[in-house]
Amino acid sequence: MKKKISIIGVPMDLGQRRRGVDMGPSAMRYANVVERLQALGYEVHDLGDIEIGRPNEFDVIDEDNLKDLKEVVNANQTLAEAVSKSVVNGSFPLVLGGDHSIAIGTLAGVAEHYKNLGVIWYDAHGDLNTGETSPSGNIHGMPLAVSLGIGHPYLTGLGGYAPKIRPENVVIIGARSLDDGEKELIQEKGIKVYTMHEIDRLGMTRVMEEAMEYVTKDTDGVHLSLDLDALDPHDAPGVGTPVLGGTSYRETHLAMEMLAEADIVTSAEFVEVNPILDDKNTTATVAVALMGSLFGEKLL
Ligand SMILES: NC(=[NH2+])NCCC[C@H](N)C(=O)O
Ligand SMILES: [Mn+2]
Ligand SMILES: [Mn+2]
Repeated sequence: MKKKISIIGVPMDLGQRRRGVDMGPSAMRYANVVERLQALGYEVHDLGDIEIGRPNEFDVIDEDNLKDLKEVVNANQTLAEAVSKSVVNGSFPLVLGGDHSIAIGTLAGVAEHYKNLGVIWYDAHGDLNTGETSPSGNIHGMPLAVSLGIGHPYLTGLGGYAPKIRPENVVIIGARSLDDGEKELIQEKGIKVYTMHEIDRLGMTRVMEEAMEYVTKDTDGVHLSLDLDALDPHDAPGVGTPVLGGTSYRETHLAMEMLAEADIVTSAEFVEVNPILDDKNTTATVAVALMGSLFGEKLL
């Protein structure tokens, strides 16, 4: 991994309905993300937060079952530019969310420079909905579909090109809540998924070995999109859409350590940290500890 890291905060909460996730980036800063990574020898640049426009109450907000579409598109456009710039500067983009709709902008910025990007989507959910299939209209349930070029053209066309990634380069890890339309898309595109069943059966070591081999085959970089709700809510309670039966703190650390050892990750985002729903900033603290492991922290 590179020695320079650019931290980009995205206080986005319009991709879902539970307020508070906009405070995720400050919660992770409060949990000493900058200091933790500096201690590992990195040159860390905290670029501050992306500005999020607030929706106008007179706007139609529910057009095509896409809540706050305009604001989500605009913020992601700004984010894509910031991410792209940090790649150009030779810096590792580390994006702090914010709800998962920000993956649209992160991937738009990263994929400009990686023509065949591998993606590890570590999440309880598939985030493979579109306006047509979404039960909620919440864009945070759509970013993986959007990045594959599926969805509203305002979203898929962000950055002026689509798709950003190919289905054969994506692996989902930790899934345990998928909507019908998402299941169909997984079948249709042949997307590789390690559900909690496979994690229980094979163990995290084998899952990560297989997943890492999968996303590095013919790819030129690997993006890690880590939704804190992949973890069991007992270990990471501060998330907007918790689902019981998730990966443990220890399994997730192991996954991060294996990624660090393999040295394959070229960009990352940690999303859905919601301090309002949290228990004494536990979830932000867990997120920062996981970043420590991802960037090479070891006990001995
Ligand atoms: N990034 C997330 N936490 N996504 C949760 C999505 C939940 C549900 N599948 C939806 O589309 O609304
Ligand atoms: Mn999720
Ligand atoms: Mn997600």
